[in-house]
Amino acid sequence: MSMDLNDYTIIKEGEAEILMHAKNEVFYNKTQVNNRDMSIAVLRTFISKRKQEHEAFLSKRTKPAPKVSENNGSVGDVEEKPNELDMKIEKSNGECEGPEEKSQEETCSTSEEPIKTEGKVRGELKPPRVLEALSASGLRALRYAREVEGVSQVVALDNDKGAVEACQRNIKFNGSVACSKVESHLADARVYMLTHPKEFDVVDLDPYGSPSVFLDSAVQSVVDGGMLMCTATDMAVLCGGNGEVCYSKYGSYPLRGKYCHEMALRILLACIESHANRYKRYIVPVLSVQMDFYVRVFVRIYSSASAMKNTPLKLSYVYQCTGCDSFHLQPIGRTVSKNTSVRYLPGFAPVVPQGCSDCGKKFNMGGPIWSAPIHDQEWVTSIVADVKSMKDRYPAYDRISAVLTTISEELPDVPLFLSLHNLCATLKCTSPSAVIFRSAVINAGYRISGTHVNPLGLKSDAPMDVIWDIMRCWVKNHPVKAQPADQPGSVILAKEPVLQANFARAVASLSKAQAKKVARFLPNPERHWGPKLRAGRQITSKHISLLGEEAVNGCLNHQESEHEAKRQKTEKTEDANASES
Ligand SMILES: C[S@@+](CC[C@H](N)C(=O)[O-])C[C@H]1O[C@@H](n2cnc3c(N)ncnc32)[C@H](O)[C@@H]1O
Ligand SMILES: [Zn+2]
Repeated sequence: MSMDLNDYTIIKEGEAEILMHAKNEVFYNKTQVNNRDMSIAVLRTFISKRKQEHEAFLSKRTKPAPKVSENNGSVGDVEEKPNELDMKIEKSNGECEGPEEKSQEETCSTSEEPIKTEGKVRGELKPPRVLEALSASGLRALRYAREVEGVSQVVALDNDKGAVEACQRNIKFNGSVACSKVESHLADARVYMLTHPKEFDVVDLDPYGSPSVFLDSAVQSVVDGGMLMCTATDMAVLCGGNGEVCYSKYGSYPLRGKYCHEMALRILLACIESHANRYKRYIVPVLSVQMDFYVRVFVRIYSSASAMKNTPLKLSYVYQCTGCDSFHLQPIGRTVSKNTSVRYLPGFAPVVPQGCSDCGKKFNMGGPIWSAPIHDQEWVTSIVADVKSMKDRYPAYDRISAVLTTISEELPDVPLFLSLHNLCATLKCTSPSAVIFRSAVINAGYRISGTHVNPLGLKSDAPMDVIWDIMRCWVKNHPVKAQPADQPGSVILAKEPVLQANFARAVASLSKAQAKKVARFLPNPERHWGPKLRAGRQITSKHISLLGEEAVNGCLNHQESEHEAKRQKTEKTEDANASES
């Protein structure tokens, strides 16, 4: 293959370098450095956790097996930690036997090679294999191979010939480690994943827009206890711009609340769980991030027909009041325990009356969303520690450490959040400072935290009537102008508070970020920091849902002004030609 290096520029990110053709035919988005850095951090932690789990498994196997307790996994419950008991023995045909069929003592990970010693299975942990299913230039695959210790192989796929050629060129350009670990194939990722079931310890999906068409095959390609990393950039769809499109792609209705970005994460998780369930599998989220213009989730996948029964306990519909900011979760399922047996039943409904008990207006219903925890805080702590211990190996260190630290401070068992600004907008009152509001919530006996998706968002386990009582007490000291009686704010304020709010500053009222004076939300490093189109396509008004109105208008204006400049130039030339002739 002959190539003129002058046609290329070299792009370096982390330890990988890629050759970018002057015509830029293959997709590359610099802004996704945050996404790639975050994924490298999670991959490093995955490898070390997997090793610890394996060691614990080997040492426990010599002891008597503990009893497995059923966890109903309902909202507010701490997520069941799958351990070695969840891992299955691989049958000769590659299928997993469920816990009903195998004794707990015999279980082990499918990514291990089962070796029989003295009638017992001994597992040897194989180094992890990664599938980058939608790889474009291969930058991400190359970074995994070159930067993450312990990765044995990265398979990079793309269905675009130009992308695969670029990827193969880039593998060579990155030297011997890359050549020995990374392989690139021209393939439809869906077909490849379906024909490689339970083969990869990590599957990474980073599509244009929605990952929905890849999920069914991706959940089947991950080994038991392995990880699926998945990006979705179709935020307009996931955030309620086109509710019906979201329903058709993800099986959930989005709502347009301030919490819509967190809801997007929870819709994606619910969708992955639903695909996993089709194959007697279930997910355990370890980290769920909304950054820049996309959401990205990191979930482990396990097989267990019995654990799968808990899925309805981890999903809820959301009732969002159309008049005020109140929202309520409606769990899909519940359990009833009697002695040692557990019965699985549909959730009690409805959790709300026909009209909002705060303002009297109707509810919109969204979901179902994943309402169990979206992060594993123990994982988050390990990831943060790992990132901080090798700052200079993360080009996007400032950004990812800020996001991860904010995530580590989120209340893990409180889905969605309130916006103090919205509460005040409903009542048309001045806003208490976040510290004062947090204090009132804490003094009333509830918990409150920030959220990484919105600097003004507040997560709290206080019920909506307590929140409104706090605001009623605030308004008593900060009166508002009279409003028409039928306004939601007027209806709320017409009621006397049951709770007398105490606004005295509570010790824990400062967010940890404020207390440590650390920036948690960093501005974008440059203009047009956003998603990119498919390689080789021109931006038009059709791309608003992918890129956002501002970026598209900016680009169209730019295209128009370029077009206008060209037109003027042509006219001038024509005029000049005319006057010359
Ligand atoms: C957003 S880009 C991937 C970017 C890359 N992961 C990175 O970090 O730079 C999406 C890629 O998926 C490829 N693609 C789209 N549909 C595919 C399919 N069905 N099978 C394989 N590749 C596909 C496209 O050609 C494109 O190169
Ligand atoms: Zn209401």
